[in-house]
Formats: sequence, C-alpha cells, structure tokens
Amino acid sequence: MTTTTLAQPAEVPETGSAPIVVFDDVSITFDLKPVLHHISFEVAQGETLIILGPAGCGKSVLMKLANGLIEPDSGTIRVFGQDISHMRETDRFALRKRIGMVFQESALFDSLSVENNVAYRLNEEGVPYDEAHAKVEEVLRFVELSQAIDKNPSELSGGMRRRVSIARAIITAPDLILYDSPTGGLDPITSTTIIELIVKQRDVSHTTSLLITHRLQDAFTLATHRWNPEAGHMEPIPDGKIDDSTRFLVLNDGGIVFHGSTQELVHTTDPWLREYLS
Ligand SMILES: Nc1ncnc2c1ncn2[C@@H]1O[C@H](COP(=O)(O)OP(=O)(O)OP(=O)(O)O)[C@@H](O)[C@H]1O
Repeated sequence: MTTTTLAQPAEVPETGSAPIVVFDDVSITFDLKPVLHHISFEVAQGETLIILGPAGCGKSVLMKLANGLIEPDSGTIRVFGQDISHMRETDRFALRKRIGMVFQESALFDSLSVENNVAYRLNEEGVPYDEAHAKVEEVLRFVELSQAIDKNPSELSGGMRRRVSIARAIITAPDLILYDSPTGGLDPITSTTIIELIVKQRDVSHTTSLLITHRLQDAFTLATHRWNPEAGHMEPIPDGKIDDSTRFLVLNDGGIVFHGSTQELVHTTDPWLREYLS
C-alpha cells in the first residue's frame, strides 16, 4: 500500500468527550419475534466497535437502527448527541450526511462509473465538478484504485468493488463509519487487503466506526495491527500489544453477551463465548 493521506487533519480524539453512539435500553420486534431486546451500549469518539454474533442475531438490524433507517419499538438511540430514533426525516437526513456506510454487497450503482459512484454524495450536494473530481481522485488514491476511476462496477473484482464502496463512504470525511460485513463474500487474501484499508482509515483519520464481521480472523487482525505510514502497509503492533481504540460487542439471542476490550474477550470464562470464539 502507498502512504497517501486524506486532506483532512488526522486528529487524535480527545479523551473524555461525549460518546458518538448511545443505545439506551433499545428493543425491536419483527413479526412478533423479538430481534433485539434491552440493548444498551456506547461507542466513544475514535473507537472502532466490532460487532460479532451468530447469523440472524440482529447485527445488521443494530446497524440500521444506528443509521436511523429503522426505528426501535422502545428505547433511545443517540448519535452525535441527537436522538435519531424519534427524529423528523429531514433532520435524520441531515444527520446521516455525517455518517459513511459500507454495505455488505458494496451496493454500487451499476449504471454509474466508479467516479460517479464515489462522488455520489458530493453530486447530490451540488459540489462543483472540479472540486468533486479532485476529492474523488484523492480518495481513490487512498484506497489504491486510481486506475479504476473511469470503469464501471461490473468491470471490477469483488475486492475492488469493496474499495470503491469505502471510497464512497469516506469522501465526505464522515464523523462515523458503519461497516456492515465489509469482507463478506471475499476470499481470505482479499479480505485481509480490505481489513488493511480499514486499519489505515482508522489510524489515519481516527474515525469512530461500527464494524460487523463474520470472520473472527478479521476482527483480531483489526485489534492486533496498526498502519505504518512510513512503510505504507499494515503491521502487527509490536510486543503483542493490541489497539486500544478497538472494542468488541457480541450479540446472541437478541441480547448482548459481551461488551469490552480485546483482552477481556480473549480471556473470557463465559462457556458460550469460548465455544463461539473457538
Ligand atoms: N425488515 C425486516 N422484517 C422482518 N424481519 C426482519 C427484518 N430485518 C431483519 N429481520 C429479522 O431479524 C433477524 C436479525 O436479522 P439481521 O439481518 O440483523 O441478522 P444478522 O445478525 O445481521 O445476520 P447475518 O449474520 O446472517 O447477516 C433475522 O431473523 C431477520 O430475519
């Protein structure tokens, strides 16, 4: 990977600042089936919260709640200090502009070029072409896909499509990024290149993030690696240390079975968790 950096300054998050995401006693039911019940947790500024759990346990629902795409039946969800669960759609739309979203299947517009996919939000906001184009070039450099600017999504590999999706999410320098299974469907080697990109984004911009993954390997790579800007690649954090800004939330059966640090997770004595992690 190259050492390209985005234009916005890489600010180290202040300690003690207000949490970016707060779930307070949130419950939601679909078709009489409780999917999440009494969920409470917080995500601090600059934190990467990795969300794990068996298929169908409610990870994507939790992500959609955080983005205001669906509303809880009860409880409160605050994002940037604002109650997103009971908000007018116009206000929610404005709030969502501060959130970058990377969907499970990349969710690119097949009829648009890579450039227009990546510039989508800027075009929506009426940003002049030259300015938008310069930003597209900058983020495509960051995700190492400059050569694909004029291509259509159908001409790209799965890993390249995922890079475009990340470029599109970060072009507005969001204050929060939601990654829903960013390596889903990719082979292990390509998955690691996407995780490397997420580590780079985390360590260069310190953007608060929620990340769903089905691959424990990806989760632990995130926790144990850092971006080396001089070398231009990801590397293990020396001395077996872990990234303090990365934390874990594990869901099962509609509830939280674990919320804490990497060390707490690997040293858990909970039988279900030990089995799940093995
Ligand atoms: N809009 C909806 N209408 C009805 N049921 C839904 C809806 N969205 C989600 N569900 C149900 O909620 C449960 C949790 O779904 P969710 O997609 O959040 O699971 P997940 O943990 O992300 O699963 P996976 O790991 O397979 O992606 C599932 O049983 C799903 O069928």
